Amino acid sequence: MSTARRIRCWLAPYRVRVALALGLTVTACLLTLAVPLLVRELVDRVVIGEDWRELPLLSGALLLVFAAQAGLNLANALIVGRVGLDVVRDLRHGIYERLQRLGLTYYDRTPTGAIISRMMDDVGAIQGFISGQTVTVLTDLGTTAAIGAVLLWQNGWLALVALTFVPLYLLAYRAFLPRIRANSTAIRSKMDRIFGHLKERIDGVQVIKVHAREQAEEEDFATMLGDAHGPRVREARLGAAFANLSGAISALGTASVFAAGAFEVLHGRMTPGGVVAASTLAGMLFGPIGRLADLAYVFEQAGASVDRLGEILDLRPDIVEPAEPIALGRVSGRVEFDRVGFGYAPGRPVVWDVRLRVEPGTKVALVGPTGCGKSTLLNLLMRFYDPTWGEIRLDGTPIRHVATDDLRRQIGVVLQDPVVFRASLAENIRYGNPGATDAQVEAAARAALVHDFAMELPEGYETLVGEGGRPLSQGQRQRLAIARALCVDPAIVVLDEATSSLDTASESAIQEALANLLRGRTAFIVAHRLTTIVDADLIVVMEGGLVVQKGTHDRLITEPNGLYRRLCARQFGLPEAPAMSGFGPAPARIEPARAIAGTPGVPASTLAREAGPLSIPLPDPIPADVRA
Ligand SMILES: Nc1ncnc2c1ncn2[C@@H]1O[C@H](COP(=O)(O)OP(=O)(O)OP(=O)(O)O)[C@@H](O)[C@H]1O
Repeated sequence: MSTARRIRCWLAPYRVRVALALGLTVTACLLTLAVPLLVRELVDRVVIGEDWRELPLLSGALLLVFAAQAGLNLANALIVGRVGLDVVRDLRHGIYERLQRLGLTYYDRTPTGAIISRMMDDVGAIQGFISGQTVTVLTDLGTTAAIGAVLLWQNGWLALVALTFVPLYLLAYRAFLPRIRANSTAIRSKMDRIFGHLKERIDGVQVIKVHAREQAEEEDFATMLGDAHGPRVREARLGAAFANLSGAISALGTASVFAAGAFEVLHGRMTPGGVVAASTLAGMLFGPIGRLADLAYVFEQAGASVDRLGEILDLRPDIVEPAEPIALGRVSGRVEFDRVGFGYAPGRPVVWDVRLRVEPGTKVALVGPTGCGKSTLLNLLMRFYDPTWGEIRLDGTPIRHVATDDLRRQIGVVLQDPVVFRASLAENIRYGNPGATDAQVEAAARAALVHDFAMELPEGYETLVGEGGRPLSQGQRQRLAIARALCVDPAIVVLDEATSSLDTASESAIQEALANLLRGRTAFIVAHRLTTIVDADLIVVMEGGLVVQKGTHDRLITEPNGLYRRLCARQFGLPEAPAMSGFGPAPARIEPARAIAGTPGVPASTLAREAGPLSIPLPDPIPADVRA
């Protein structure tokens, strides 16, 4: 879509106000036309004809015209300024709405800085253009035509002299505008980098301080600013050169009309007043044309922003909502992966032919080396992406046929890095279920072991948490995320490394909260620490995007050639014996895993003594929930 067409679409809801502003400006323009006529009368009758009686009337009329123009311009500025603000609000809203609807694929490939810079910087540029210029463009075009007509009516020869300068403007446009647009686009993409860098560095401020990199960061940022400064300076130069060139053309045009008029007076074909009027008209003609030149400059600058915003607004979500969605109601939680394959990039699958049937209430653990596709499988279940082939069904219904809102309402998610929004604790808990009553929030909080620490906060559940609010520990944040999931009361729970960044003390509380969340629900658990999943009903072992083993811990641990057994051995701190890596039986090496699995209450120190150094800290004594 062209830039002008896009701006027309954005202005469409405000067409009445834009028309009113246009009307006011046209009236102001018509009044402007009266000025040279009044000046002509003043010169010819009062100055040359020395008829001073006409002076009060003519100068009063001039004053009235100027006052009316000022009033009209003020009203116009108020209307157009408001329209500009309204369009900006609509745009930001439209972009945010689009961002909410877009799938993860968009976020995978778009740097955060590019999104923030569009939302703030580009929208701001458009506001400047719409508030200051849009109506002016249209009225200036009208004014130019009207003044040209009056000039032609007054004196065809002088009109011709004036109009010969118009092609010069066109040449200047052609020379400058593409460079202005290219420069503006370059500035915007540099701003993307600056915004992205800023966000990343603010998020990572702790890492910067830990490594004492403040000075280096300052220098990096200065380099980036310098990088964006060059195009900005070039832009200012281009703008100044363009404005001055068009100003020079205007001055030359007005002077030429005046010279041609003087020539006419000398030959007795015009009165001096007529020349003054014609020169004033010529000046008024070149005024709007010159402004149009300036506008073209601003238009090209804003045009780069319009195009960049258009890129987002034109995007369609890659997850297509079904035309006639099947309503799920409350599901029991039976999940089937039927020959599912998927790749983030075409032709590069990361999960292959996954077949899995999970009965309601089953706890399924996904384990395997890093990058084997565990999280991807969960992303597919939540329909963040659609499988390239195969089908996922929930209670027998293919999830492609279910509205994504409906599907995701069935799933509670707890991730490794819990997100806490800047809001009260209660609002954070009811985020996924805004209609939850206070009693439901408290019940979820109690089950997630949030209630006790909520009671210690100054305003209990109403305490502001998140950015700028009450800081929460990692364990508290994690329990808050569990409470949020509980408040939705989902049929299915997804835990992706939910306990991996916690110390053992926090972990036991989290494990208790998680046990409450998992009770009676189908659960998919990704965990690198195998101690946390040994009691799963089904352990799915993946490697290279394939499911290579399935079964309970007890069964898998006895499979001599199994990857699971090797993972256990490696994780519990044992050197891998040749027999292990060669898939041979190595029961002695598995001993610690067996001990963990089968000996609840054994102090970790004893285990460590027997098994050698453990790579993972174990709770001491070992809690019951690591029993097989
Ligand atoms: N958004 C993405 N875009 C492109 N490739 C991705 C994306 N997410 C993951 N991948 C790639 O897909 C493969 C599987 O990743 P996935 O996160 O599913 O593995 P994982 O088993 O969960 O790993 P980990 O245990 O380290 O979290 C990896 O090669 C990874 O680099």
